[in-house]
Amino acid sequence: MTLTPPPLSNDCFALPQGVNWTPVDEALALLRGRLWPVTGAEAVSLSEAPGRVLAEDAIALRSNPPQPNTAVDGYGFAGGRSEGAHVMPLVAGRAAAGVPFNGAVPPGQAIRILTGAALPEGVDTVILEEDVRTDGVSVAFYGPLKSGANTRKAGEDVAAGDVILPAGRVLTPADLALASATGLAELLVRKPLRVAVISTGDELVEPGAAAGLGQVYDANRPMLLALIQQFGFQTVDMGRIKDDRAALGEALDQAAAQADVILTSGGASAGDEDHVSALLREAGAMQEWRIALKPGRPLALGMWQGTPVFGLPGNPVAALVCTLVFARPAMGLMAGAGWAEPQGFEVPAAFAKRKKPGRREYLRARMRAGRAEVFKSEGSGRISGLSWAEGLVELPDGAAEIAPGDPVRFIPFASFGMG
Ligand SMILES: Nc1nc2c(c(=O)[nH]1)N[C@H]1C(S)=C(S)[C@@H](COP(=O)(O)OP(=O)(O)OC[C@H]3O[C@@H](n4cnc5c(N)ncnc54)[C@H](O)[C@@H]3O)O[C@H]1N2
Ligand code: MOO
Repeated sequence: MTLTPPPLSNDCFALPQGVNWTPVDEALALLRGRLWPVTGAEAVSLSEAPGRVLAEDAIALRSNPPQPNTAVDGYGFAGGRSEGAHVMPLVAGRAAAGVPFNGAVPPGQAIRILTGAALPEGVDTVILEEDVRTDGVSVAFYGPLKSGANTRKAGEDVAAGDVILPAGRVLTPADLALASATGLAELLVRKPLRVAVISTGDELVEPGAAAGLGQVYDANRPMLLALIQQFGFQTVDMGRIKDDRAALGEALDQAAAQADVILTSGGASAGDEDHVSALLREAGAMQEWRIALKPGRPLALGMWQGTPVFGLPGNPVAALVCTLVFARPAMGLMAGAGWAEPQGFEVPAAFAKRKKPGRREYLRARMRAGRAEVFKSEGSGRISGLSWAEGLVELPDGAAEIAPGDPVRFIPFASFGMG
């Protein structure tokens, strides 16, 4: 399989004409329809495979089990046995896992057999050793015992030629067991999606540096870089860029050369210092997505030299919500893993809230005593609330009046791929 994905189109992020506020679901459907995998493929050994995205269906080379074998330690013979006492002479020798018995077991005779051993010719049934008495010459036991008892059929788990794992699968440790058992030593996986992160703003300083009046420490970059790692992508840290169009343009050039996707934070809305949106607009491939969403209204989406840019809002809460809700499924698609729908759960609310119609809202939330609590403030700069939360409550686009005990949709952070 050769994987040379076509480039994304420059009008990737075009919005329908005349729409003022795009509902979240429409925005997601647009992204889903316009993006596709952009990463190439490489073969890796199983030890390098966990967390990688399978590039093509994996096919079993060998059946599991490869041949009929015994599931227990005991005595093997042919056919079932009726109710009552049975005595069978033992053939000399035994069958063990990896050390097969090479002869045939004649009808009416039995052989010592150990768990995992291939069934010798003339054996299709095994009696558990705990259920027999033996003097080393014969075995005695009581029936009934069904024909085939305590054995495993060849291919009862997986048959050679079966698709064991579909393309797009993010490989788990269990998948490695399956691949190995069915004869695969290497898997064709996608190259990791490379995601560049840029923080923008004159006010930002690096953690650990002295911060003067009006300055704030860069909170978004450490969060976004860690998040991208948890999503299984490769990070490209582009640092902080001042509110200077030339410097930002240069950083975007460098990011586009090194990454498949660029995440910026800050400067996404349309103010004087909102250079991300201004630059993308100048490049002619920018859309200000005014999404009917709180938090995270201004999302600047554009193409910079063929590389998609997610211009996230600067407020850390909005930056995280936009990343989880929009950037993550979009990046999953580009990484070859398909579009991930976060799994939510209907749970009773532990809070009261009245919301107007017209936009989707995400509240920082956590489950306690079976009910969803929400953070005391909805302020989009309240970073402590992100840390406090263990997920988000999603309130629908329409009006909602929520009383304690009413059902609400809780989406754990883990469902968004965040640990
Ligand atoms: N006139 C309007 N003003 C604003 C609107 C609006 O609709 N009309 N929307 C507000 C909303 S909502 C948000 S969110 C912000 C988003 O704007 P920007 O993306 O242009 O973000 P900035 O103005 O650059 O920053 C906003 C805020 O976030 C702080 N910030 C930025 N980056 C970081 C970082 N890496 N670490 C920590 N904090 C960061 C920044 O200092 C600002 O306080 O716009 C509202 N305004
Ligand atoms: O996008 Mo803003 O977060 O709603 O403050």
